[in-house]
Amino acid sequence: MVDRVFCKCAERLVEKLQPFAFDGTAVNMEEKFSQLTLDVIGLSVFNYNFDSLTTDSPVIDAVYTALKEAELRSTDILPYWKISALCKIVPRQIKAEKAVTVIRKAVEELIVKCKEIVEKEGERINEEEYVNDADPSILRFLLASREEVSSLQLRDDLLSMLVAGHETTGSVLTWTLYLLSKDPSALVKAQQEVDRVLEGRNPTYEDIKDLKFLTRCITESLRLYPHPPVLIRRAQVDDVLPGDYKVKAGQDIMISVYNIHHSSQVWERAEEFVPERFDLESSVPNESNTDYRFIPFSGGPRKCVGDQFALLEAIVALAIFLQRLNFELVPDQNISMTTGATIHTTNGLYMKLSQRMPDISSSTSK
Ligand code: HEM
Repeated sequence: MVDRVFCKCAERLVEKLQPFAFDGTAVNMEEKFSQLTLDVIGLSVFNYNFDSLTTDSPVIDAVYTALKEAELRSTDILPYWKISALCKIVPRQIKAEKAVTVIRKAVEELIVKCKEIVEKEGERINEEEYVNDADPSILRFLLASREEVSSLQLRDDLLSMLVAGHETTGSVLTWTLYLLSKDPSALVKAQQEVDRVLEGRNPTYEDIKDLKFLTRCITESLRLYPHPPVLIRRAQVDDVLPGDYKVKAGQDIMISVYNIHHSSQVWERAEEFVPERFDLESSVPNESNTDYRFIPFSGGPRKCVGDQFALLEAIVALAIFLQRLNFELVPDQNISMTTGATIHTTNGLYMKLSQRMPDISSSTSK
């Protein structure tokens, strides 16, 4: 997955950015990272090449329309879209329904195609390590593992991964780049680490554990900009929560991850970007080893299922980006936040890019 999907898509991104690096045109990196993560999730979940960095297609348009709708619904005060009659007349809902139909059809076709191939080849998973070089997707894995699951269930599970795994990782990349652009010493440290560990080549799975500082930059970015910023739960029964908070069945509970991550009672220098706050020699921070002070992927039984995938994807993408490109924030931009399912910028994140040659002279001290 690292080589065939993460590296391949990140290389394609850098390639697409080359003309901007030559002529100095400002690039909206939020948009580019969104396209990158759509390509990654398409290939890794269904082996579908959106190629959104290069092309426009009805399926890509439909995906963006549906993702936007999911985000709007997560913040709509009145869930009027639950009334099906209204969905037939409100233009936004008509557009969203059409988009969902296009996506469902595309995914159903992919499932049928993949099922046929798996059956034709009589593929069975009988080893612990499943690797299919031609098609490393989760869909292929699930079909070859022969767990009985209906096509509809499969389709909806795969679409959940698309929704949950696309904009989140795109936003992490966006904010990490922003934070690094504002902190030249952290940027130099990250670039030096990338040069030393990778010696000018692409990252492998084994390299990831050595990209310790870069990983801490990403976790620190997840602390300052958690996606989603708020978790919501609905009590099924009357209950008493820790701290003696009584809740009634049916009551909604909002957990502000953003506030926990920004609280001065929880973190020293809470508002500052300090990647080293997470010890480089200890395990990568998660909810258990920080006593639930750091919960970007939530925790417990409904914790994100894609946390390791997302971290790997983000580390690989940033490593390749930092290795090959220099960047600086276009001055006088007002970078403000808009929150929905993720935290994104209000007006984009415009960067000026230039070519960078990795400095491999220091790699002998590895
Ligand atoms: C840095 C990127 C990501 C972040 C910050 C993130 C964060 C989260 C959070 C906080 C939740 C829990 C939501 C809740 O309980 O209300 C969640 C759930 C989920 N995530 Fe992620 N996620 C990321 C990437 C991914 C990726 C790449 C995938 C798939 C490949 C994914 C798949 C899922 C799924 C399927 C759930 C629902 C789990 C369940 O309800 O049991 N996520 N994610």
